[in-house]
Amino acid sequence: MNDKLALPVGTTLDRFIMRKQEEFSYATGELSQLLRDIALAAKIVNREINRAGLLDVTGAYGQQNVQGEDQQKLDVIANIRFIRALRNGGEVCTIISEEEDDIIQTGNHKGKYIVAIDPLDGSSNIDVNVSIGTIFSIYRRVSEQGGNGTMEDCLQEGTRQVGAGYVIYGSSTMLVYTTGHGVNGFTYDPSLGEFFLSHPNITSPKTGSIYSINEGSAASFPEGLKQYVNYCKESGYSARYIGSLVADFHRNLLKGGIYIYPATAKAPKGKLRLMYECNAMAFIVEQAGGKATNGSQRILEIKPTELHERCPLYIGSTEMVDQVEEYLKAEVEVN
Ligand SMILES: O=P(O)(O)OC[C@H]1O[C@](O)(COP(=O)(O)O)[C@@H](O)[C@@H]1O
Repeated sequence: MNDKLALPVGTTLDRFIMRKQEEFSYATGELSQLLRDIALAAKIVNREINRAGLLDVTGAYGQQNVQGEDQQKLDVIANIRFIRALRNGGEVCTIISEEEDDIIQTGNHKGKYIVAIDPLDGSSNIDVNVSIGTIFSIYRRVSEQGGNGTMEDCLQEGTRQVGAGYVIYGSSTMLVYTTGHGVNGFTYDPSLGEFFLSHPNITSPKTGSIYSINEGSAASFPEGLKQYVNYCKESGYSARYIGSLVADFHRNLLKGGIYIYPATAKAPKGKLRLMYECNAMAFIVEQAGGKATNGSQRILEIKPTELHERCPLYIGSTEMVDQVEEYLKAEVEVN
């Protein structure tokens, strides 16, 4: 899925967005502006994260989100920053956020786009200086412009995404995104306040030797998955699990590997949310030549019914996802 115009490493994000837009005669610039708005909010959130220990913005916020999870102060700050940037940008009519029970109407009735966002992914790692991230999906509204976005606008299948990406706040801060024409990564230079193209046309190795799964829940893994994890161990694969989806996904995307968050006794439908975690990563991995399923069905073809619905996630190098699916299928056939 290579693009027409290969821009050199070091190209600013702004110039990259502009040049890519020129490739599409029908482009109106709104999606480009939306991507810039997300990049701006990411710079602000990056600054807050880097200074978190100095600003007393670590620790719990004292409230729970709709998932019943204790919100961290930085969860709330990131949520406010991204919603503000998307509202002020004017391109987005409605937002779905992990930190908000209901959909957020921005008042931008002319806005063509819906954004589903996990403002801060990897909450358990926020206070311990381990890589965390932001995940976003972009959809075009299906309802007429001129009013608020509807639930029908929000509950679209992942195949209808027009853009998706993540920001990883790690040893360096990167923005990785796709608009359906390949995947590109940009590294943030805080001294210049700019994102620069550092990883053009990211492609996921067809296979790898890294598996990422929280084996703490192994007792309640599906039998087929237990056997696959044993196969990984017998094959001398490396177990790598940071506990931040963005960070585990990013490593495996570049090096080859598989990330799995299955259905478990603690999370019978899996833990990760379809609308603002799984769909975005599935779009990116497929654009990079990888694969994403819930163990049997393509993530992007799952028809959402709820804003915060969860689903199991098997994502990464195609041959590894194919293989674990074989193990899961074999288990079903035996039973
Ligand atoms: O601690 P567990 O159960 O392994 O879950 C870790 C997973 O949950 C998440 O933290 C879920 O995301 P949030 O932090 O946004 O709620 C993923 O980033 C991560 O991969």
